[in-house]
Amino acid sequence: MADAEDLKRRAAARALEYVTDGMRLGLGTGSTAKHFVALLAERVAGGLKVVGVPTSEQTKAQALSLGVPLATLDEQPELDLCIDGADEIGPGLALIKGGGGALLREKIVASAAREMIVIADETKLVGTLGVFPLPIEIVTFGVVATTRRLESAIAAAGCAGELRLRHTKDGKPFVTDQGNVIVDAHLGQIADPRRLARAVEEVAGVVEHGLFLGLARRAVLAGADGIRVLEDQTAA
Ligand SMILES: O=C[C@H](O)[C@H](O)[C@H](O)COP(=O)(O)O
Repeated sequence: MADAEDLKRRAAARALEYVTDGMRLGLGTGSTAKHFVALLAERVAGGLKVVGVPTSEQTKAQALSLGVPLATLDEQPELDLCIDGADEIGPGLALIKGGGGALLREKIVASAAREMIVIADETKLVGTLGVFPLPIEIVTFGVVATTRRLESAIAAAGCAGELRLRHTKDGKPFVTDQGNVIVDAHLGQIADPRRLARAVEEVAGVVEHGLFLGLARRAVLAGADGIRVLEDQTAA
């Protein structure tokens, strides 16, 4: 039976079929996106001409080490395709992202792309979002006050749960590539993702959250029985 890494690699390989010569690509972050970048590098070595815009310092380092040509988003502000992983994929291809802390740059890059394809093993597909804690990126000024305001806003949006500041393994607050911190909202379920997104966005100090709504057009999911491609034509 295929292990999880093998399934992630298969989803990444299938998504590579959507990449054509000359494309400007958003390169996602995380263990699944890492497989995609590695497979893309093989194609680049074979002559494929693309330019990638990485969504994190981690992906940038990997792509550079493998010889994938890169640009900044300022150099390439319009992208053809963004390929990235997700922590949960819900109805309408609504996503929770940011388990690896890269949600802010990921959302900016995905928004700059004409199309986003999410790649994952099929365990990421859920009926209702929210078992995976929702990452919320906030500025370092006033973390306690912002977290309290977030608790109230989240409750008013019909969700309940505990908010925890994310820490690294050595006990320090996790700092994002943009110098912010992340609060993980352990909600269990998110009945109305749009309502929650609006409520979170209204809290001062919030930079971005990990709900990606209306962004992904396709999900390439790998499971023991093969690959499934889900499509949502309503995505931007
Ligand atoms: O910040 C991290 C990203 O949103 C990842 O795309 C997400 O956490 C999925 O990562 P993985 O492919 O490792 O499960």
